[in-house]
Amino acid sequence: MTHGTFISFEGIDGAGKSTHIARVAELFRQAGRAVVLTREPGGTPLSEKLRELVLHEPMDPLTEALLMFAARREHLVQVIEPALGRGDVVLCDRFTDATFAYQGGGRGFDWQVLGQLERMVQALPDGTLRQPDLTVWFDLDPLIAAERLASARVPDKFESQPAHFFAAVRAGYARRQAEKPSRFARIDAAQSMDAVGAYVSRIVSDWLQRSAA
Ligand SMILES: Nc1ncnc2c1ncn2[C@@H]1O[C@H](COP(=O)(O)OP(=O)(O)OP(=O)(O)O)[C@@H](O)[C@H]1O
Ligand SMILES: Cc1cn([C@H]2C[C@H](O)[C@@H](COP(=O)(O)O)O2)c(=O)[nH]c1=O
Repeated sequence: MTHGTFISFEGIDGAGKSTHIARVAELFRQAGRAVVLTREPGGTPLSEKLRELVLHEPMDPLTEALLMFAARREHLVQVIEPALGRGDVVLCDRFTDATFAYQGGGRGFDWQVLGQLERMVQALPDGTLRQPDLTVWFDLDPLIAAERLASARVPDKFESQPAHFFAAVRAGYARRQAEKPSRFARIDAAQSMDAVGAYVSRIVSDWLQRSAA
């Protein structure tokens, strides 16, 4: 079976992921690859409805974690797996690392239980686990992220959280990177847009060269 390329982009709100994903898409298109640009929670009509709920309704932390994984399951089955099967490049604005960082780190939800849900939702028929081939982590001080977001848009439920919540989310990402170092590429997202953009392009190009070798 053909296997495409699956890249996720992670970081606290306002770290700059969305700004740079389009540029990565262009890199792949120039290399002749078909690109699917998508996001979590979301990416299918049902998952987008779940996104509206989790981003705007107050709820119990377990309910929140389950809805993230429910939206993910639908997204995997309807969009991600078919695209990878065609050999496409899937660029996903957040994936499961966000659940570990936000629900695990930020909300304090049990890390092991999240691992069980991950194994249930992302299991492939051959018994392995679907994970991104590469995860680009935009790492940023929450105070800088808050300054950027203040002038950008009306905050949702997560974006309205205080700095200490995002410090815990950031620590969640660091823990996840420590658990899966070969999958992660960390970017210092406090740099200028041009510097971050150049670094993202270099990471992706280097990774492509290594994976083709
Ligand atoms: N390196 C940078 N320096 C200064 N401002 C930046 C930088 N990168 C992005 N921004 C600005 O910060 C704001 C947030 O960026 P962006 O929406 O890309 O973040 P994000 O990580 O996708 O956030 P979210 O996850 O909340 O959607 C935007 O107004 C964007 O123009
Ligand atoms: C996948 C995922 C997301 N979240 C949070 C993180 C963000 O605050 C929002 C998504 O908004 P964005 O502008 O598209 O980044 O949802 C989460 O808490 N858990 C998750 O698994």
